[in-house]
Amino acid sequence: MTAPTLLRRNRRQIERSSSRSGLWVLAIALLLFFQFHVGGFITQGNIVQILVNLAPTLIAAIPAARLLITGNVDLSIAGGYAVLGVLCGFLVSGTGSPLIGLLGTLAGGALLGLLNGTLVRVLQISPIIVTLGLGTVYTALAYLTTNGNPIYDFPSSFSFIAQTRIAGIPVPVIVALLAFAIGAYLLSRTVSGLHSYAIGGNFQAAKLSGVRADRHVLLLYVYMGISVGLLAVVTTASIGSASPTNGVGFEIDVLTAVILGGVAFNGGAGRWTGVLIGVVVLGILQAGFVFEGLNSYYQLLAKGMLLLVALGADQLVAARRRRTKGARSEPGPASDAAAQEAVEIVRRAPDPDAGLLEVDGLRKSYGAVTAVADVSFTARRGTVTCLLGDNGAGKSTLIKMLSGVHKPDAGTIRLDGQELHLEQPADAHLAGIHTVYQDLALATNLGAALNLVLGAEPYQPGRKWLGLLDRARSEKIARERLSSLGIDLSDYFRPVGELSGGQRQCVAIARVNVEGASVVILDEPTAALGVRQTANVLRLARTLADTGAAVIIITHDVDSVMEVADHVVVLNLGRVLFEGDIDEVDAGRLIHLMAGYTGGVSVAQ
Ligand SMILES: Nc1ncnc2c1ncn2[C@@H]1O[C@H](COP(=O)(O)OP(=O)(O)OP(=O)(O)O)[C@@H](O)[C@H]1O
Repeated sequence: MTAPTLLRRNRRQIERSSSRSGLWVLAIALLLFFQFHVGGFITQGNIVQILVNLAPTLIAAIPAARLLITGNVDLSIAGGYAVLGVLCGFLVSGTGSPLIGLLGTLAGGALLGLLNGTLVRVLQISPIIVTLGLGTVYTALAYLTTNGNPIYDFPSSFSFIAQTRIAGIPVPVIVALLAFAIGAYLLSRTVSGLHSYAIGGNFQAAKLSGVRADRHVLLLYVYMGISVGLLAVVTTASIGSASPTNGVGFEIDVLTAVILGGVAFNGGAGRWTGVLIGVVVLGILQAGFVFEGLNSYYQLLAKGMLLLVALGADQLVAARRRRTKGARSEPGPASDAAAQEAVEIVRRAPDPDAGLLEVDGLRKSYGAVTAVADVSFTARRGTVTCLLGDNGAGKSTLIKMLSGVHKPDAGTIRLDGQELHLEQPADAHLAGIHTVYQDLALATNLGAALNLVLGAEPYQPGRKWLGLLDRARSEKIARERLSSLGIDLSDYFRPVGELSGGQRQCVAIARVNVEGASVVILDEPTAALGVRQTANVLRLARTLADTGAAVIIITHDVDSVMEVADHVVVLNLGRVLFEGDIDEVDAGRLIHLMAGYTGGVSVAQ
């Protein structure tokens, strides 16, 4: 790694850690404040008590953070806490077995999680509404099954476990720290953690990359449910009773800690270290209020205000990120792709023996609207074919048929002489047809390295069973793939949302694995790009064609067509108005053709 790269990366790491170090400073300041204001706050006994009080929040924090990172939320955790606590109470007092209580409650938690996740994904409405409704149902169930009375009569072994200490640390704290550590490991080191970030960054891009996004979110709700089951058992054993009032307002504690720790409410960002310090700050505040002898209503008020402050800070960070993204749409640093000198595009003479994509008589209607009436054209391997047309000409519908998103009503698609039956996008992928959609291509919160391996991530050698992502190999793969296309980025882990538009488009195109790509379709790749960025993207399209793919570019931009195209197809009202080689037209004629005006040009039949 070069010195400037190292410096840049270090700088960003420092920037990231400094925002967390602010919270650590706040935690120490709070400790000192309560120590000097009331006295006796920093004692071993009090610290252990703070940890015991924090145990439920610690257990719930990472699963809650992961849901937020994917752009979801679970507001049913207080209701789940109540009903699962009651379930645990019934099981332990009914059977006399703490083990049955534990296993039964965890299973109950998994079921609640499954219900939450299924309704969120199936109903496709806001997870806030779904989980708020379900949480109310769970709370009601806890009251209905107990008539509002606590359950007490547990065997002594149950409470004994909770009161046992190992090396001076109570068992509930050890359980909570273990649960947190496992969650942090899964989030930060594994492929599964990467998928959470990718889903939060761009759900569609993650899905198109092969991440099973719906299943992932469903499993995260189950993980959340099991964690709530675990904390319900821990609390019931610690308190020695199960009551439907347990956990009132608990979701506010968890969300406050997690958002305070820097997890973005809108998804895509957050780290376990931030979550940990968020939980610690909340724990110190709660204990401090008790020490100060403040009325519990003030505690409630303070917690609510803290949540508002955390949310406000989150929105400020999000707004800053948006502004930075806007500002960085300008050309990037000198060593990056968009700033590389635009190289003149050299067209090679088409190879008459190269394979062909042949589209013949394609037709597609949406109800009464015929989007593609009758389209036939050819795109030769090793060449760039530009597909032009005014708004509503049928370009998107045509590429959706070529990508397996829509099934044609009539017509055939042949590749190298073989007819293709594309029922779904996976069929097009298998046939070697890759489409780069303008807005759906990248998870902007991840770096180029992780975007390029998404869906086919390398695992650390011999550690696949642990799910460990091999970041170094991801970077190597990305570096090789991008450099084979003539792109050199200074930092492969810099979120692509921070790259310039041209760089982003280059990374999106590089997601297409050149080996095995027979047809590459680029949907408006130069829309909203500057002159030099456009030149680089076009150069990339030419490089792809030189590897032997048939490149099809959908565009409105006549200048780009004149610069890069070997072959041109103009669509108008769902029909081919013109098909021919680039030397048969000039820019003026293309503009006329796009407007549907054929004056003097040979028109395809
Ligand atoms: N899902 C749909 N349901 C109904 N009509 C549709 C649908 N998708 C497209 N159409 C109609 O089909 C026609 C062709 O649309 P299409 O999006 O394919 O054109 P386009 O050339 O890609 O346009 P643009 O450049 O504006 O994206 C339009 O009249 C459009 O309104």
